[in-house]
Amino acid sequence: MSVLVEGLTAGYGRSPVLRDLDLRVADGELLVVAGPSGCGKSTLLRVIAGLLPATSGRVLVGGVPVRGASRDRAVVFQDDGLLPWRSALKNVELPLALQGVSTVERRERARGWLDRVGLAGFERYLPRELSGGMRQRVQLARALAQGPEVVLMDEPFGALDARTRSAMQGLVVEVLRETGTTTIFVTHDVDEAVLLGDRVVVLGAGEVDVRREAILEVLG
Ligand SMILES: Nc1ncnc2c1ncn2[C@@H]1O[C@H](COP(=O)(O)OP(=O)(O)OP(=O)(O)O)[C@@H](O)[C@H]1O
Repeated sequence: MSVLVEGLTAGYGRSPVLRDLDLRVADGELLVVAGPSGCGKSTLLRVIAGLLPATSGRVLVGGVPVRGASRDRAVVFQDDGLLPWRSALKNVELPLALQGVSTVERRERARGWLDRVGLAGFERYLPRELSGGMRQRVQLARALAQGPEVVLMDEPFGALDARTRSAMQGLVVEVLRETGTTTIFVTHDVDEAVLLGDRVVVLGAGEVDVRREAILEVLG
């Protein structure tokens, strides 16, 4: 599904964080949003997720205005947000249960996604028994198991070591491309932005095509 942001102004108090922002993400595209700390990257994701209302302007997902959170948009945050008392499998199953998917089907889907992210055999582990990278993989499996049209990722690998991070980046590109999911990925890591993005938008500095070397100038 495409994501269209039109004249978006949003923030928390009287002075907006985002002002009159326009952005278009094509169906199946992986757009990276970069920019310095505090420029509003997370705020943008929250509005698209439907967790924060726009002050003015609008966001259309698949042509339909966003009015709140919805299962067609899954969010993956840096802090993993898993429920500590539920096993990996039960964490992945939870949104499916909330959707009313039958026990048998949701178990099968959750197992399939855990397998897909390389966690076969860890279904019964609790989050605290898993490494940071593994917890992020559970979170990714949970997001994708819902079959979202759009995945919103907010510095999901920020807390991981370089090797785990690089493995996760490979996994994300592979899985998201394969499923044709539209993805908006927030990072302030230049390498990550160039590696992952079909396009990179630098908030506050306009849009840059990653195939042009200009990206490094703008971000550096
Ligand atoms: N819940 C909140 N209440 C009030 N102000 C907030 C809230 N969340 C963020 N802000 C403010 O909004 C501005 C943008 O924050 P946001 O988290 O969107 O930036 P960011 O680009 O994602 O930064 P970072 O790269 O550091 O995560 C900041 O000045 C921040 O202090």
